[in-house]
Amino acid sequence: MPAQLIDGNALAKKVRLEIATRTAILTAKGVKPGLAVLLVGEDPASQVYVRNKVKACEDVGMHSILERHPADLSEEKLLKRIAELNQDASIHGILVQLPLPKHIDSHRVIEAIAPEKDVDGFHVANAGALMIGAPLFRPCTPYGCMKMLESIEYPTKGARAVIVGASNIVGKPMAMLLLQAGATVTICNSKTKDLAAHTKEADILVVATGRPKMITGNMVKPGAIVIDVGINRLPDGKLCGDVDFDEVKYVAGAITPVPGGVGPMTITMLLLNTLEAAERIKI
Ligand SMILES: Nc1nc(=O)c2c([nH]1)NC[C@@H]1CN(c3ccc(C(=O)N[C@@H](CCC(=O)O)C(=O)O)cc3)C=[N+]21
Repeated sequence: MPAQLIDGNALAKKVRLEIATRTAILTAKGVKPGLAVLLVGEDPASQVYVRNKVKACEDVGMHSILERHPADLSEEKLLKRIAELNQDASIHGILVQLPLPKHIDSHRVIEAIAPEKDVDGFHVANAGALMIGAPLFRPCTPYGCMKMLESIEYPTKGARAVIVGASNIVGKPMAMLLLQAGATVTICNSKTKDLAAHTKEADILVVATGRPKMITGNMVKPGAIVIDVGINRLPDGKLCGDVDFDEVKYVAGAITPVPGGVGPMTITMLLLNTLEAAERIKI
């Protein structure tokens, strides 16, 4: 395979070792980093993700609590629980698994999390801080993508970066991080005309659309770095990304796989954000 494979599992393992060391040091000083994960409803994929997050905490020596609430939990009760966790000194990070059931206003819920415990980085205060170049928490998925670029020592300054997908949780914060790293950034969305004309210009191509295998080999500049944020389950049960890996691997200079790419790094950056939240506590 000509393209270099950016192995998310291997990089995650390396970063988690550093996190485990810092966690042990902080714990010895009397602050054990703690993450609360709140899940509302029984979505099977979400069940798997939240279990993975809590297990990842245990593996690096952090405290974690996983709360499963029934799908019909009222918004009021959820807000009340968040208010309690905001006051809980053993909890430094609060993650409410998205998506939430339709009767709950997820914007209101995210805004109820204390910004200094918002380890997802989704609160408007944190989105704003990121936008002015003074982030408190970088959203985990874009942060993980930046770590992957760093791992191959890719020179982002002056590079042309194209992001496909303009969501608040991936595309927009990704653009801010790349901009801050000196890249020239284009954000494409579902209305973009002649998408391939944009993607073919990219030195760094980040794809987060939720459309399986939509980026084909002829849409990629030879030698480009391709980061695939998509995690799609195919009818046969297999996972695939938003990039047609089997084609693009012959065009790209480096590429992330799915699974084993951005996903494990997302969880790792959640751990790092939780650790940093705990390290900010004055002792
Ligand atoms: N408040 C909130 N924060 C999130 O960060 C958040 C969320 N809600 N809702 C759902 C999405 C999804 N997400 C994933 C993270 C890691 C993998 C991951 O590690 N995936 C493995 C494969 C796992 C499998 O086999 O299913 C991989 O790509 O190798 C997947 C998905 C975080 N999310």
